[in-house]
Amino acid sequence: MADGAASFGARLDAAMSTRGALCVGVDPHAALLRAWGLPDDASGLERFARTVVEALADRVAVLKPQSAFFERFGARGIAVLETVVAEARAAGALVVLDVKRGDIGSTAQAYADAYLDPASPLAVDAVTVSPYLGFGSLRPFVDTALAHDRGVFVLALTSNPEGPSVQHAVAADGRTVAQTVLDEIAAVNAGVSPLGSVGAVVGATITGGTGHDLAKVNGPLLAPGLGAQGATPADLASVFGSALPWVLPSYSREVLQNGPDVAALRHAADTVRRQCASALGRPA
Ligand SMILES: O=C(O)c1cc(=O)[nH]c(=O)n1[C@@H]1O[C@H](COP(=O)(O)O)[C@@H](O)[C@H]1O
Repeated sequence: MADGAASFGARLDAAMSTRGALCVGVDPHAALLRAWGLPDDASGLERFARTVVEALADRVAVLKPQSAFFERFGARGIAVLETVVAEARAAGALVVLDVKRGDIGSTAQAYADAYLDPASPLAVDAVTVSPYLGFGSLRPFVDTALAHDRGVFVLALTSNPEGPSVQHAVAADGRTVAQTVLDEIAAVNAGVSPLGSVGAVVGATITGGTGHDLAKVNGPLLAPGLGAQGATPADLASVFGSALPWVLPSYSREVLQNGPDVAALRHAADTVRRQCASALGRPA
C-alpha cells in the first residue's frame, strides 16, 4: 500500500457501503449538450460536466468521465477534464476515467503514469483498460495502480453486441478468451480483502448464461449497459449470479438525460441506485 492511503479496492468497497453501489458516467454527447441547451463547444462541455459534478459528486460512489468526449475539444477539453476530476474527487466521489487504454508494455507504462501516478495532472482513482494486446501487456497499469493505491478495470465481457465474437472465442486450453482475462484478474486479486483493486468490466447486457466464472474475480465488476443500451436491474441477477455483491452498476445517458436540472439529476441517480440496490440485495 502506498502513500499511507487505503487501496482502491478498499476505498471502493467503503464508498459502495456508505453511498450505495452506483457509478454514473459523465458522457457529454453532442446530442446531450444540445438537449441541455448548451453549445457544442468547450464552454458547453464545461457547463455540462461541472453540473453533473455539482449534482452527483457528493452522493454517488463513482463518477466515470468518458475521455473521448473531452478529447474532442483538444487542449481546452482536457483542461475541463482536469477540473472535473479534481472537483469530483474533492466532493468525495471516486473517479474512474473511461479511456480503454492498452498498448505494448513500454508504452503502456507511459499511459499508466499519465492516469495513475498521483503526480500527473490527470491522475484519477482508476482507468478502464483493454487486455486484447495480451493480459501481460497490462502489467505496467496493474503495477502502477497497486503502487499508488489506484485501480484498473479490465474489459472482459463488454456490453456491445460485437464483443462476443472475440471474447467468447475458445482458447487452446478450452477456456474462453474472456475467462482467461477473468482468471488473470483473479490471480492479481487473490487473497486481498475486502476487495481487490483490479476490476473487470462485464456488461449487464450479457444475458443468457454465458457460463463465465465471475465470483472468483475478488474485485469490482463494473456493469455498464444499463438504461440506454437496454439492460435493466432485473437482468443483474441472471448475468452475475453469486457475484452480485461485487457489482458496480453504471449508467450514463439514462441519468444524464434528466439534466441540466440538478434536482432532476439527483432524483434520477437516486432512482436507479435504489432499483439496483433491490436487485443486488443491498440496503436501499
Ligand atoms: O468501459 C466502459 O465504461 C464501457 C464498457 C462496456 O462494455 N460498455 C460500455 O458501454 N462502456 C461505457 O459505458 C458508457 C455507457 O453509456 P450509456 O449507454 O449511456 O449508459 C459509455 O461511456 C461506454 O463507453
